[in-house]
Amino acid sequence: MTVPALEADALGKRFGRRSWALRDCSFRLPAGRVCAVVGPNGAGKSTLLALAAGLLAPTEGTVRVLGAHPAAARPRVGFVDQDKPLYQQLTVAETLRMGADLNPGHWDADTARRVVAGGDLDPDRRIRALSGGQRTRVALALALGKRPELLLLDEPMADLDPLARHELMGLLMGEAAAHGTTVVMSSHVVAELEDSCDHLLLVGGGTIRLSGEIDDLLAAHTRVTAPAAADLSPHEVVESRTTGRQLSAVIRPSGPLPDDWRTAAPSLEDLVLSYLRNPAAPALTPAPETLEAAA
Ligand SMILES: Nc1ncnc2c1ncn2[C@@H]1O[C@H](COP(=O)(O)OP(=O)(O)OP(=O)(O)O)[C@@H](O)[C@H]1O
Repeated sequence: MTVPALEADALGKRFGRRSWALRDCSFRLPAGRVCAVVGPNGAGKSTLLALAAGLLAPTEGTVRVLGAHPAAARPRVGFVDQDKPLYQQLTVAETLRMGADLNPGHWDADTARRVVAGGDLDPDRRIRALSGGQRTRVALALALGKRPELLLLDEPMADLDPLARHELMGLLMGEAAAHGTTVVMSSHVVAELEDSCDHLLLVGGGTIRLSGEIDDLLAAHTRVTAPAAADLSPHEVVESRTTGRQLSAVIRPSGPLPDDWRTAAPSLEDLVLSYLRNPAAPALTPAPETLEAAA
């Protein structure tokens, strides 16, 4: 069994005395995956990424990164924070030179230059004079230039225009595939993640509500249309709505479904939205014994 890129065990983070941002999070992300982290505002996504990056310490439980403590793994990890902190007084070229100085022996100048060049950025422009989207480009160039084994990206595409999102997502996925990089990326634009991600963590109410390979999660759920009086009780119900004489639901079937029910496979966006609309829907995460067996 190869070492997972990221593993959390009963991980929790509390800010102040009572406010738990995350609690009892357990999951395992195999190396080489591209993982989407989704969830509503305030769900705990940024907290989870900051714990993995070693910028926050857990209040309880553990998080291991590339088999090591997050602080020890930091040289092998690239992190793009939601705020994209950069040195405002440096120019774009000076920032990339700093990247090269900080990562001797494993700085990929060509990739960093390509990320920046895609935005037609003047290398002599100071960071403080860049737009939000241009700063994102420089932050991504620094993170990718480091050639990390694990790339943690907190809403990396949020302030990019649609063309730039498309271009940078393509470049990111190409780099990840070429080097076997594990990518963990939070986003609110689920439709955009469908083609690029193969693993999902859905965070809600400070805990993990869905975790696993996207294909497995989709296969475990069915959208059904049935007569309004249909009995859903044998199944796990994520959401159900009745309009007139018809019922539409997303369920996790626990056995064969009646012949008069129409069924369809949900899309990733459909699945995520159904969980977001229904915070009380039962979670689907690997059982602790499954995680232990895989260790
Ligand atoms: N430094 C902090 N001090 C106190 N509370 C915090 C701090 N950082 C985060 N929180 C709280 O922890 C919870 C989770 O916040 P977090 O930023 O991780 O959510 P998020 O899922 O990334 O949200 P968004 O989608 O809005 O970016 C929120 O209730 C937030 O108010």
